[in-house]
Amino acid sequence: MIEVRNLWHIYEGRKIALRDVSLTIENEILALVGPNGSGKTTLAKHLNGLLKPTKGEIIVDGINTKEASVAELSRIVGYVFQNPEHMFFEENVFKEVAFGPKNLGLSKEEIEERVRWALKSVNLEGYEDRSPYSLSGGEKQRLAIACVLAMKPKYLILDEPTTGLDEKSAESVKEVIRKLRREGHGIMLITHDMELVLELAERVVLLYDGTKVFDGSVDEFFRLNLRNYDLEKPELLRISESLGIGLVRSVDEFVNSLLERVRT
Ligand SMILES: Nc1ncnc2c1ncn2[C@@H]1O[C@H](COP(=O)(O)OP(=O)(O)OP(=O)(O)O)[C@@H](O)[C@H]1O
Repeated sequence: MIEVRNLWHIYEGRKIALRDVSLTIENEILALVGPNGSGKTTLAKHLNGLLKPTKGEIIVDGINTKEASVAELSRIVGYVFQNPEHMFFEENVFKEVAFGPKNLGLSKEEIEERVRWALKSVNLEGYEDRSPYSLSGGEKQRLAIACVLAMKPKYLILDEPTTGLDEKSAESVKEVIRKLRREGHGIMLITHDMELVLELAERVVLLYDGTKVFDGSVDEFFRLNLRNYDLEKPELLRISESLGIGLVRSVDEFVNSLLERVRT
């Protein structure tokens, strides 16, 4: 479990980015949402020690982030940044994924095993010799996830994992996220995309101006007046609500609910 206890973060220049935020993250898909500048990235960077609290503390599986290095913490909490292609620098996919495990000082066999396993987890088997830059948007995102997975972290932070991807690529990334969740990872999705929240999240934390203003189920979240927080409800939900159908997570669910209504 990751525990964030009464976290304050004040940047130099005195910008208060987080005000007394507390939350816990377990093995679940937690969506961290909020408008631009609300503090999402600042909060996420605390979870693997990239930032240290001005006040308060973060306990990651019993370890206080103040007392651990980023290298130690990133074995527990992997961070996949937005626009991951900026992070690639190796000539092929195999080497890209092997970079992290190599730095851990693992044996050649172990490195190879981890690379094969990580690529299999994100459905990129057979891509070992490809240049990272030759991959499609969705494949690049999955490669970035593989690079982080190769460190075998228990928790994953995914920053806008589907932004800028076409539907098919976004679906392949979502599929990987669902699979990782089934395998027992705790996942924090940082996103502006309310459709993604509707489809994937199990819980939602909403930040507004550095304050946690909501922490609860997806159902409760979408009952908030999101416009108050500069967010918009997904279209699917707006339509289903106007027809008096409750929360639906996908077009399939929507159609099934409609058919059920027609039948009864
Ligand atoms: N290095 C920094 N120095 C000073 N202020 C910063 C720094 N990084 C972020 N901030 C400020 O802290 C606040 C929170 O920023 P943060 O990046 O955490 O928000 P965010 O919710 O992730 O935004 P976005 O959705 O635009 O990525 C903003 O007002 C931002 O300008």
